[in-house]
Amino acid sequence: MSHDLFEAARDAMKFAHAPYSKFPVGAAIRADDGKVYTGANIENLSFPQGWCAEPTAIGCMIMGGGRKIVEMAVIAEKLALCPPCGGCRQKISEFADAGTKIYLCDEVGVQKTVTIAELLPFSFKTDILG
Ligand SMILES: O=c1ccn([C@H]2C[C@H](O)[C@@H](CO)O2)c(=O)[nH]1
Ligand SMILES: [Zn+2]
Repeated sequence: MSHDLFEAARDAMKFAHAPYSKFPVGAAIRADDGKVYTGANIENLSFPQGWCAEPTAIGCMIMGGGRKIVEMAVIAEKLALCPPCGGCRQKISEFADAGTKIYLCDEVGVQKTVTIAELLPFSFKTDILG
């Protein structure tokens, strides 16, 4: 992965609205149109109504004209890595191929690389509907 995706995720994290968890997260997608789309988590006082950084980035990608995730970086401000949660894995899967790489980052850089198939094996895919 080129450094720019890590930096884009780290920059996006600054836009997080996470006053409740105090766990800012940033995500960056390189899409099939060659552009980089970013997102941060956006929480809400009505706790279930907030959402993760990954769907913010996916929404930006779709509205910007991208259709497929080529690669993706995710970073959390705290020291721990932030593997996408279950719901995010399903959302990413909709726009990814099995081998699409997800880079789990910390403040220093990429610490672990996984594919979406590793994160979400035996998944419910769009082609199931025929
Ligand atoms: O994959 C994940 C998991 C969690 N969060 C956010 C949701 C919430 O705002 C905060 C703490 O769970 O982290 C993400 O953005 N992405
Ligand atoms: Zn999530």
